[in-house]
Amino acid sequence: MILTQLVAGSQRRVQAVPLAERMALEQRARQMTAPAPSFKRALAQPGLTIIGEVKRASPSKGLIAPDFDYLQIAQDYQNAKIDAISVLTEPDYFQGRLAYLEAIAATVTVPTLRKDFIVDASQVAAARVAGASAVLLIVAALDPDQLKRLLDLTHALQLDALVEAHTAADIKQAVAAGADIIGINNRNLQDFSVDIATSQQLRQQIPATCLAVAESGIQTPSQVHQLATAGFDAILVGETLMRAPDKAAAVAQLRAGVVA
Ligand SMILES: O=P(O)(O)OC[C@@H](O)[C@@H](O)c1c[nH]c2ccccc12
Repeated sequence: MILTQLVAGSQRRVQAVPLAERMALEQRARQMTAPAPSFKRALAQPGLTIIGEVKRASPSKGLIAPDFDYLQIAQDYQNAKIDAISVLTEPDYFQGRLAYLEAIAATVTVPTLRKDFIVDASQVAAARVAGASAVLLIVAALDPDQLKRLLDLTHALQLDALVEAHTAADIKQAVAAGADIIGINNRNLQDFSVDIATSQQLRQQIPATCLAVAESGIQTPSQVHQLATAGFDAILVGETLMRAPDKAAAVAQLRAGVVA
């Protein structure tokens, strides 16, 4: 399964860095006092909020943006009044880089999310040092202990975590670990098929104390309308916005779905 490969790649990259260096990075992150802009507060604003994603390629779609001016894209998202920006940092399948996130966080004022397959404390620390406001933690990629430890570290470093679930059992595990922002990924990790109904079906499993985010495959105003009606606080949109030549028009079109 693809997730297994992605997690293995992440583990390899982590192990390639000497332990002393990883510990030093965590130390550095712990010493940072100035908080990054709040991801959670940005998502909690009234109405359905939008996270735009900066993604060059993906395992299911291949190369999405051959002409990948990531700083311009992030700036366009911000000008389009997007609420937060997700930046892929996984290098092998998504052609991401931590350096993209670092440059984007230094350029925009909206909060940023590190989108990667996080399996180790040093990856959370690196996100903090790079200026991110939040990290993605995928329930299916972690055992319950790991999830709890990484989530605790995330909060200790003054970061938020978007905890990604695919099933009702994942949501239970996320809540048990202390998650306060839960994302439901509409993309099936075994076969890459996307079904927006996944979000709608699982929405009620997320407790009212958590923010709920619908992720993947969101293209049309009518889908946005369905997700807003289902009670989501935010949506995460990648490909649709990456392929749109006019980001402001594309964001406005999605927003039109909220009230439609
Ligand atoms: O491009 P889309 O279909 O709008 O999807 C965005 C985002 O949800 C997707 O990139 C994603 C969701 N969960 C992930 C985990 C890792 C990497 C990527 C993802």
